[in-house]
Amino acid sequence: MNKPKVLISDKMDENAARIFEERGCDVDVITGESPEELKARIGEYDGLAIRSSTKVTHEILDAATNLKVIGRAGIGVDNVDISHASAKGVVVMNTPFGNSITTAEHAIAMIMALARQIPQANARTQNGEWPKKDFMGVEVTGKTLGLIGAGNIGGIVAARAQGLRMKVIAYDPFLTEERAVELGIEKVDLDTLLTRADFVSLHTPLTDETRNILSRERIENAKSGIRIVNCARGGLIDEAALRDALDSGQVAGAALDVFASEPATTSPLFGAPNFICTPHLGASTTEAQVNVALQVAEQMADYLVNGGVSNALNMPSLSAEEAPKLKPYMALAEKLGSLVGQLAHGNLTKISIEREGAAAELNGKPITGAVLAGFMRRYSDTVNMVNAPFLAKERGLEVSEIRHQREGAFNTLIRVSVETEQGTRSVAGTLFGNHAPRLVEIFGIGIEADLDGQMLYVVNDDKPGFIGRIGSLMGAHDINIGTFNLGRRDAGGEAVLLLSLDEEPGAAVIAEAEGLEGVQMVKALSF
Ligand SMILES: NC(=O)c1ccc[n+]([C@@H]2O[C@H](COP(=O)([O-])OP(=O)(O)OC[C@H]3O[C@@H](n4cnc5c(N)ncnc54)[C@H](O)[C@@H]3O)[C@@H](O)[C@H]2O)c1
Ligand SMILES: O=C(O)[C@H](O)COP(=O)(O)O
Repeated sequence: MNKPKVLISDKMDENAARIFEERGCDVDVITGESPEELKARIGEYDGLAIRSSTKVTHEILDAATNLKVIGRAGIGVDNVDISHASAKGVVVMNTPFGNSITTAEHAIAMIMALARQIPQANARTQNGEWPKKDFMGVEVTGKTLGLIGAGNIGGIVAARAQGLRMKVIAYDPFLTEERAVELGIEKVDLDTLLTRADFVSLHTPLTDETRNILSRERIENAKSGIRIVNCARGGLIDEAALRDALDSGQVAGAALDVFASEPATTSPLFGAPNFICTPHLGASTTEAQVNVALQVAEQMADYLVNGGVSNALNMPSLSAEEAPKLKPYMALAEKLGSLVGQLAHGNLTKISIEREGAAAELNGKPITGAVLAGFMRRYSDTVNMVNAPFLAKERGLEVSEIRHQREGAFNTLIRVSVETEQGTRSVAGTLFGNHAPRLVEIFGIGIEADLDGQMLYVVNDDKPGFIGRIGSLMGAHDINIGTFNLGRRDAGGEAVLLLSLDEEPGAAVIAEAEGLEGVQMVKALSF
């Protein structure tokens, strides 16, 4: 088997390349390329490891014909078109905690630098001015810090600020009262926060709700002399309005690590005496970069080599320990989904996935994903476990998952049912020896078959002589039969036949089979 190939396209700690190699991937480190260069190259790779510089756009994803996973060595993924990645079946993962402490420390450093104007004083002192009388700072002790966003980084900033004896309040619609109590912070609405805070620090992602959250109006109505820190994302603040407020003194100082447009080589804020900034350095410490590089490489290699999924934003988690155990179940689930998708007619709007026995004890999400991947192949041949749930949703397919505690005739079983115009149609399968997927029921008829390669499904009257007739037909067309599996509803009633064939039966063979005495239907299947 070829080794998975990974491209590291942003500057990353060298541990990332080492881990990829140790875990069985080939890795290229090519940073600083233009979007055109990346587009020309990306088709070769199974994995793409990035930070915030590489923009993984719709166009790049369309060119990424082999790509299976994008790993963000860091937190923010606003530089990745996640919805298109999902549609293309590419997993997007990040490292949600590796640089949180570092970034929180940067926010605290910004607060202190603002309070004492350290960068400005430093620049003028080194300029030989000794400007002692020009710098009068403020203490942070006893001041109120307002956090906009109190997740991982906001929570760490809160604890550090409390150590500096600041009072911390927060606006975060998703912050529970319990978590606020745990953090020792007061939960308030945004207007209250802006009228009470002496310092504001932003720690939200950039979303439709948070874009411009510090708008001109909010900045104008905030407490006079407020100081603003943004180490989260550019785009959270109206930069032109902030400049006006810095000039008027409404805002006493602002410290930005991130800008609406990066790299920010120009900005309306540049040159304001009470403005300081850093070039998106929030995560730039040795410790954080080692953390995120190691973590992203481990996660991506786990996925590419073993199928383990962690910290994915568009797929349920599957630990590296679970992955080998789930692998045969996912193979079974995909085959059952594919079988039902190939056999059921019409517009199908409901699918249910039942697990019983040992299968009921497993992580069900990957199994559902695999059933949907198999099933959705009736609509698209580029479907996989990542995009199948999205495509299913897009088509309005209602998916239900049922776990049965009971154990039936098989110690582990997955059943997939769809609602058709003719009623519910279901197929079920088990694992033989805990690893070999085997079909055990088709539309209510017990049968035992491997679902593999080219197959022929025949529904016929259970009458003597039929097996000979179908065997002769295949022989006449020089098609070798690999396996021959039979089942029937009851003696003399409806019977099913599943043949595995060494080659695909063409339309003429199917038509002839349909013409055989006693045949109700014939369908070529492929797995
Ligand atoms: N400057 C840097 O180098 C750097 C480094 C790391 C992270 N970041 C950025 O920092 C931000 C926060 O990271 P995190 O790890 O704390 O993320 P997180 O997901 O743990 O926390 C984000 C918080 O924002 C809250 N939130 C969401 N929508 C909100 C809204 N409309 N109003 C108020 N709060 C809202 C969420 O409830 C959550 O608690 C991210 O944007 C991340 O990309 C920047
Ligand atoms: O979201 C993040 O993790 C930070 O913005 C860090 O970005 P960087 O990896 O480009 O420094």
